[in-house]
Amino acid sequence: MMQVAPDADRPVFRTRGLTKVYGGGDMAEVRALDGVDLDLPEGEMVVLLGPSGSGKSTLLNIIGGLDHATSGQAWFRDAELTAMTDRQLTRYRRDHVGFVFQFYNLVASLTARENVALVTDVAENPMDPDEALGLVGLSGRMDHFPAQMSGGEQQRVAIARAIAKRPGVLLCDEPTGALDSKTGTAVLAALEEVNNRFGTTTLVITHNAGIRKMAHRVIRFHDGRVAEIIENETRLPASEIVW
Ligand SMILES: Nc1ncnc2c1ncn2[C@@H]1O[C@H](COP(=O)(O)OP(=O)(O)OP(=O)(O)O)[C@@H](O)[C@H]1O
Repeated sequence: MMQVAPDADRPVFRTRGLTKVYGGGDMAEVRALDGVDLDLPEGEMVVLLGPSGSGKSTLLNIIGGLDHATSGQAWFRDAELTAMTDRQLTRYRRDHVGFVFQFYNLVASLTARENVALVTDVAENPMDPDEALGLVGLSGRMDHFPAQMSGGEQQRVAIARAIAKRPGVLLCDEPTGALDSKTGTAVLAALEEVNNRFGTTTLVITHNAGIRKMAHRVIRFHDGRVAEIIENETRLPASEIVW
């Protein structure tokens, strides 16, 4: 299988002084992000670690076009996200971003295939839902309803749905947060497969520190700042990750 190598010279995301402040006035001010400078190369698997409240989700939401910064700048490739209107951000999300959250948000009355088709029906150059489900190892579950699947299988349907529109980036907030190590491994294998096959830049927020071993790059947050960045010289395959 051909793998797409990360391209260190072309950041997919770049932030400068990115800051998000909540509250103020009568409320206590929270600096959820406090001047974050980051360059994330195209094609990498990136793991974001850090204590609860350190700003991981806030960063993901801003670079995913779900939230606005208070100050500073963020770019997706050449496009400045922090200069976009809500309408432009909606379009950016639709065209370029796949999201995976801790809870799968599948439609209970639709089969796995139909859940994925909800997205492929409106995307510009989508995969066939069967292909997307095959990539996450669910060829045998396409006609199952969410209630007939395990948590790990439901999360893999959510990943198939996120990747079926062939997004440039896949942003995952605690994708294994509700899963045990065994079912979580299959979810990680699905993310690894997508990253290897398509070179889709993949950001994974997690509290499971073992997951760091499958990353190209590990970013540790503390108090709204980047505390540490580690580039892994060797990576473990998803099948060997345990927590
Ligand atoms: N809508 C909001 N209003 C006020 N404060 C908020 C809001 N969203 C987040 N915060 C605060 O911003 C800080 C950063 O939150 P964030 O969710 O980014 O952290 P996190 O690292 O993702 O945490 P966790 O690991 O618990 O998900 C926290 O102190 C949080 O309480």
